Amino acid sequence: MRAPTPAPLLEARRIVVRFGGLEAVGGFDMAVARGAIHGLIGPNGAGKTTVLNVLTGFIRPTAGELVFDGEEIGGLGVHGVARRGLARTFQNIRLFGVMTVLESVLVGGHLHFSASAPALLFGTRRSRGAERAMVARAHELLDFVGLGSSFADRVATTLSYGHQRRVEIARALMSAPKMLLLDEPLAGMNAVEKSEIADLVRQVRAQGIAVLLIEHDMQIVRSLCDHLTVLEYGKRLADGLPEAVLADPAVQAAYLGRAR
Ligand SMILES: Nc1ncnc2c1ncn2[C@@H]1O[C@H](COP(=O)(O)OP(=O)(O)OP(=O)(O)O)[C@@H](O)[C@H]1O
Repeated sequence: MRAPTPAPLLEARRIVVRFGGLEAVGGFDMAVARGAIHGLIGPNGAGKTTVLNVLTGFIRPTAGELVFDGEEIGGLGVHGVARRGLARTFQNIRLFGVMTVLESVLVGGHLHFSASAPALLFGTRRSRGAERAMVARAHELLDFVGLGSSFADRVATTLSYGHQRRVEIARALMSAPKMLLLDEPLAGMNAVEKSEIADLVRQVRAQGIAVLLIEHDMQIVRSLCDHLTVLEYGKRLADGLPEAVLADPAVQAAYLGRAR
């Protein structure tokens, strides 16, 4: 007897997003397995970022269902979704100008902080302990993303682009997510930086965290992803193992011919 297939960590069903008269996503389905690196690819303007914005509560879909870890998350909004364990980075790095690297990472832990805000306000011994634990965790994550604590007191925006990307990833991990969504994390990087970030994504998976990755570099996608979903004009064009999907003539016609 075959073992039952485990339920996916994330399921998007028949997602529709309309911006005025434009249907950016038109009945999109996707399932992401636990602990997998899942690539979401497709030509420019296909709707990838819009899907990611829907999954993370930034955009409310016009229609469709979202189930994460067995729970319906559509309509929860950004904070509700983040609390359930979905964390993201953005296509354009978003770090605040005045914050140090350590402070930037700590921002990602605000979900835990806000849960005990009154205690923090009154500065109880327990809350100070919690704060120290958060700082210790932020240092651990800086090590994990390959920055090390020597970067902790530097202003985040003065770091190189590749290092800022690592800070963003550490910040996202600070919320202890079950799934990390990365919108073109390798954009603007040289080949060495790309392979370093790809290794970091593998290490994230090794921690049992699923990754949804939007990426245009097909070499990286092929070597990194366990599963691919292809979007074209807001619809799912293909879905499956990377080798099969990338060999699909429909995918090659739609995407590879136009890849950046
Ligand atoms: N807020 C918005 N208002 C109106 N139209 C939008 C909005 N956001 C995205 N779109 C449109 O929706 C479509 C899908 O865009 P989206 O950015 O999701 O594509 P993408 O696949 O991520 O593209 P890229 O690879 O270039 O980042 C495009 O036609 C885009 O112009």
